[in-house]
Amino acid sequence: MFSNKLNLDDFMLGLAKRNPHEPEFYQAVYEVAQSVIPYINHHPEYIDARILERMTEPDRIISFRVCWEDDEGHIRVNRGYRVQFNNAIGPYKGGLRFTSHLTLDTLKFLGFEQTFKNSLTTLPLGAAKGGSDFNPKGKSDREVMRFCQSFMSELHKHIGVYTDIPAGDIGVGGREISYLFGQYKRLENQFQGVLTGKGLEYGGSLIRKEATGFGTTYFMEEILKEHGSSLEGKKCVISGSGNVALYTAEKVMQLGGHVLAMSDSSGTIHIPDGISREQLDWLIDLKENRRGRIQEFAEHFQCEFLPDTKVWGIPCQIAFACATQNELEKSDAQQLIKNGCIAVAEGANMPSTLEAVHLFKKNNILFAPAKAANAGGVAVSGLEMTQNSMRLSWSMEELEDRLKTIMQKIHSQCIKYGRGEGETIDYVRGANIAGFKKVADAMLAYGVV
Ligand SMILES: NC(=O)C1=CN([C@@H]2O[C@H](COP(=O)(O)OP(=O)(O)OC[C@H]3O[C@@H](n4cnc5c(N)ncnc54)[C@H](OP(=O)(O)O)[C@@H]3O)[C@@H](O)[C@H]2O)C=CC1
Ligand SMILES: O=C(O)CCC(=O)C(=O)O
Repeated sequence: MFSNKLNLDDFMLGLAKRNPHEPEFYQAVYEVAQSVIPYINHHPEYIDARILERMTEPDRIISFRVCWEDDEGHIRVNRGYRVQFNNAIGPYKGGLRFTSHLTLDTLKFLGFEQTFKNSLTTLPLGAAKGGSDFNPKGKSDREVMRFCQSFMSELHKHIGVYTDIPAGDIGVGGREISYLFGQYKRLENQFQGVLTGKGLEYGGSLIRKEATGFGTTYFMEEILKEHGSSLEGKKCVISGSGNVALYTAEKVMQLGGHVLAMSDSSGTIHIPDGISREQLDWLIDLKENRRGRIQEFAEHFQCEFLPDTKVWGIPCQIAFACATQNELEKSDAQQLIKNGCIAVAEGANMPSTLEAVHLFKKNNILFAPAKAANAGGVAVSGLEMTQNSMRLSWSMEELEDRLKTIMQKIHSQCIKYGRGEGETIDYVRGANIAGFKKVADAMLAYGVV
């Protein structure tokens, strides 16, 4: 019909015009567009149906006021969001983020990334992301409860087991999911698996908490295996000390790696011989229950604490970026490469800047992009949904097996679409094209909707 080839610069210019002042969304789309446009240009059906234009426009953006009362009796006002990005291959699915200064830009980039990630899991999951500029840090449990109840009082109108199933993300862990689920149940008078990451007593799944970090590590192990190596004996650094980072550390250690450094937003701890199991348990308790700062670890175990410093300067062979977006910049990448790092995995969403990714590629660093490497979390959320529908709970072994198999399948898809000339594998291109194809084909099948 029309079939004019897509041009990356023109496409991005149009995107920037439609979405002004949204640098993170622009960055996420650019990374995908540079991989998929050459592929799309060999498939005129995608061009004619304007699939990429449609995939970069969220289905719906919901924004609402969240009013709650703090412990001093003052009224507080926050803003809540849900960006329902794409439901071509399943109900909307993705986390909620509670952090100060949360913007729609961030949520659009996360929802867009989720579209490709959820497609890669092989499960029927659409994509969404949401959250609020409410920061649970420093708030009492009762304040967090009142906020979550107010947030859900609006959100419940827009979600449902066949519509949209939120989960946790930065600032939203087991405590927040429990308050949100309790309020949904009260408002709807229905016990449904409408959130994932629930407590085990009320519909949660074993290993959901560990899934993102475990999955990221399995994915790295697959990459290393493909290149004749393994994690055994490798020196690793992991940014962050939240949900993803802690369970990345656990699995790295189980697979024989040494975790030399971890961090939070105030600085880095350096343990030259590697964190021990006892130290990791202490850190998990500090972060999950006592909600403390990582500096307390250094004080307790008498190790080095580097204030306001990232982990990337500690010499390592493998780096796991598990904290937040754009935390690994060009200068960090240069430092990693100079110190002999051979592989980088993104446990967080878009933690590396475009310049950093470019440097990794140029220097033949094995690079595992977020949408493939951290898909284990949402995959086990998908398995939680399956268990809820069946009114059954699978065992730890069964779930770990399924998670490992999913990560292996994602790896195979990356190879299928990412193999270049010779034996090189571009995992970014592979993940983007494989994730794109399934969603695009479903959209084509629906016609113009
Ligand atoms: N939870 C999940 O299942 C999944 C999460 N992700 C992604 O993984 C990343 C981490 O999420 P999660 O572990 O759940 O979140 P958490 O809130 O549990 O932990 C976040 C960690 O990152 C640190 N951090 C946050 N901002 C910064 C910053 N600007 N500089 C340095 N460190 C920072 C936090 O430190 P501090 O406490 O000091 O702020 C904390 O240690 C996010 O990108 C998220 O979207 C991806 C897939 C699934
Ligand atoms: O488990 C989920 O639904 C979402 C996990 C998530 O937010 C992510 O993959 O970034």
